[in-house]
Amino acid sequence: MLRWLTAGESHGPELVAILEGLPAGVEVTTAAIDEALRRRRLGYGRGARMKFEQDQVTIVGGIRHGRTMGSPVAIRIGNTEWPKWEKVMAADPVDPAELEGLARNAPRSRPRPGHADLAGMQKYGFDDARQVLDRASARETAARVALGEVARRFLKQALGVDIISHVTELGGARTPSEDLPGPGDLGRIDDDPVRCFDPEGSAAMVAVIDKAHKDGDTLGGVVEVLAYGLPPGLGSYTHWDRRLDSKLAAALMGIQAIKGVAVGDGFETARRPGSCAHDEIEYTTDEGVRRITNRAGGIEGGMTNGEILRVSAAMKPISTVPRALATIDVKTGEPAKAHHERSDVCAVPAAGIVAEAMVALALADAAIEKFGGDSVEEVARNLSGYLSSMVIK
Ligand SMILES: Cc1cc2nc3c(=O)[nH]c(=O)nc-3n(C[C@H](O)[C@H](O)[C@H](O)COP(=O)(O)O)c2cc1C
Ligand SMILES: C=C(O[C@@H]1CC(C(=O)O)=C[C@@H](OP(=O)(O)O)[C@H]1O)C(=O)O
Repeated sequence: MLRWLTAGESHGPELVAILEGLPAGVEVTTAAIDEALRRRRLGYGRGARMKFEQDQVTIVGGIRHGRTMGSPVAIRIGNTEWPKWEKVMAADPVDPAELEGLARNAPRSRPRPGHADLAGMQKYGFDDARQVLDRASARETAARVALGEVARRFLKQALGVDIISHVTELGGARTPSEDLPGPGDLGRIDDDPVRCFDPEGSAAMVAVIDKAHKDGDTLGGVVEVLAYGLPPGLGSYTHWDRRLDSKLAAALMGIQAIKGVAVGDGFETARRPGSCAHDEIEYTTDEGVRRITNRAGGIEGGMTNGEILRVSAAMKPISTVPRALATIDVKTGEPAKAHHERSDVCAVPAAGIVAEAMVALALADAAIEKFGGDSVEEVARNLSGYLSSMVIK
């Protein structure tokens, strides 16, 4: 079993991430995690904070001389903005005189519709949304991307799996093309301002972001994650919580602002007759057993079926809308405009990187469950034994 945990606030000193249960021998360095975090900061439409804040990575456990040791991997990601927040977010009590007049410390009493502010204040009994938003914030996704990079490397080194993502829809603008990008296209996708594989779709997406920015509005969209090279048989139909589709859906829905997950063609499949909804099976001497189409997105019966894994996540528009939405001031109960200082217009391209990380963690867990093994070599050996002993292949 692979377990992962994150801690830390958006404006705290650092985020902390732990990954437990990973085999020994996965090659991973601070530079590799830095690069993964750099990718998460990409994307046209992100706010000012992405420009001035840096992620400071320190690996504090589980890796020696560039290889995992089988012990828990622990990673710290320092917030370079911490000096500005040292008093406001201090763990220990602060003399009230030192907080006096600090604008950052002013209680946030005008909760933003769509953010965690109001429900969080009600649930935990806070009168200041700062206590909620600092943890609800998607700053936390930096910690998941760091762990996801370790999981991704395990999948590549032990199973030869590649995971990529791309933006298929943004603010209603869609990619006109049905072509799937392959692992070799990731550099090109990352170089695109909105991480769209199709230049025409990308131009339309950039235009809707520009318009939303001008209108004081925000946008959502859809990202697709693809995993290449998975063997059949990860996950199981035998019980609901062993199904891989259920685990992938939970992993993706657990990302801030994700409101829908589709496996393969998802809701579109529900609109088709059965004769056009499934993937017919054939045998070729070159490839063995295969599906003629991949509408199921590589999962049948909660198990991988050997085709490309294809899952999508739909992100709602950012809730900190510059043209602020109606709310109340919880101090008085009077109508007010929701709090707004700065925010992303759109973070769909970044959400794709987070989605890759969550898919990598869920798949690494499923692979460890299926193949066991305490080292990368042992997992690879177990995989090879499984593949060579399969009766139908
Ligand atoms: C990468 C990323 C960046 C985000 N940036 C912002 C932001 O700048 N402002 C904002 O209000 N919400 C942002 N969000 C969304 C909020 O974190 C999210 O809406 C909030 O935590 C409430 O959770 P919910 O939308 O799942 O209900 C972002 C989400 C992601 C995944
Ligand atoms: C800091 C990150 O994203 C933040 C996610 C976020 C939110 O409400 O989710 C709100 C914004 O923070 P702030 O309100 O301080 O400007 C984003 O910048 C990050 O992704 O590293």
